[in-house]
Amino acid sequence: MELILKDIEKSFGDKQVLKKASFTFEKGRIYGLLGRNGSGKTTLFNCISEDDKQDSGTVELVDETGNDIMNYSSIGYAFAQPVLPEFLTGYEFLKFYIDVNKDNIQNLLSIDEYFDIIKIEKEDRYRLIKDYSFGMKNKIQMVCFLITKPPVILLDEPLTSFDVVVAYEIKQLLKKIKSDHILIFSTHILELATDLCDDIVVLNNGQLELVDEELLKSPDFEEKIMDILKEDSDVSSVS
Ligand SMILES: Nc1ncnc2c1ncn2[C@@H]1O[C@H](COP(=O)(O)OP(=O)(O)OP(=O)(O)O)[C@@H](O)[C@H]1O
Repeated sequence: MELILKDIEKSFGDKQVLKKASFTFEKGRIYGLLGRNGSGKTTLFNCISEDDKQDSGTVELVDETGNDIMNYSSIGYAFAQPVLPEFLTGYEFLKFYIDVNKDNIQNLLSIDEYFDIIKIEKEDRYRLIKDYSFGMKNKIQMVCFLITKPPVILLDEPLTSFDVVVAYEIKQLLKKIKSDHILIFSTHILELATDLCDDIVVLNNGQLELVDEELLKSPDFEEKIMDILKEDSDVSSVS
């Protein structure tokens, strides 16, 4: 399975954010998407998830036989700011989520088993989501992917709100599920990208570029990435 982006263009007014961005993401790999503030990472995710429509270019999800298998449930998108019904308890929300997606779930576990996986304590499961910490809300977003298992998972700066223990747990979880998914996450934390990802893709001047594997291993990797990102003339005045 591959997610194939071809010549994606997106502008807001006269600001051209994506300029024929093309890339092929493969199943079984975790991709770290690096780019400066305002380089267009969220815009790219919105085009992939169809939350926003690109001006031109195509997004295809193709299976092993080359058929486009993209449908409404292909993309799971975890927002940097979790969007959840705050008036429900965590337990009620998961029950609701399972209910509305029941035709699309394989190997369903019990709600408590899902809570166990994301390590939300028993007493917190029946509290209102509005009283959850930011990290707990993020965990609830993550568990939705474990339930419906969308083939493509987009994570917009996912681990920044987690404490070190939770970040470690979520990293292990992502590694465990990666063989069945295409995982792409945007981050500003270089260490996280190198630690967790199989590939690093840079969004620079509106285009996507794979960072050479040799460069990832090189001792002056950090410095070289900085050089690449500093070249982004579109955002150099932003950050
Ligand atoms: N709905 C919109 N209307 C107008 N401009 C927008 C809109 N959405 C994004 N932009 C502009 O597009 C550019 C890219 O924004 P985007 O949020 O995609 O960047 P980003 O790489 O995710 O940034 P950050 O790392 O700061 O989260 C920015 O200049 C932003 O102001």
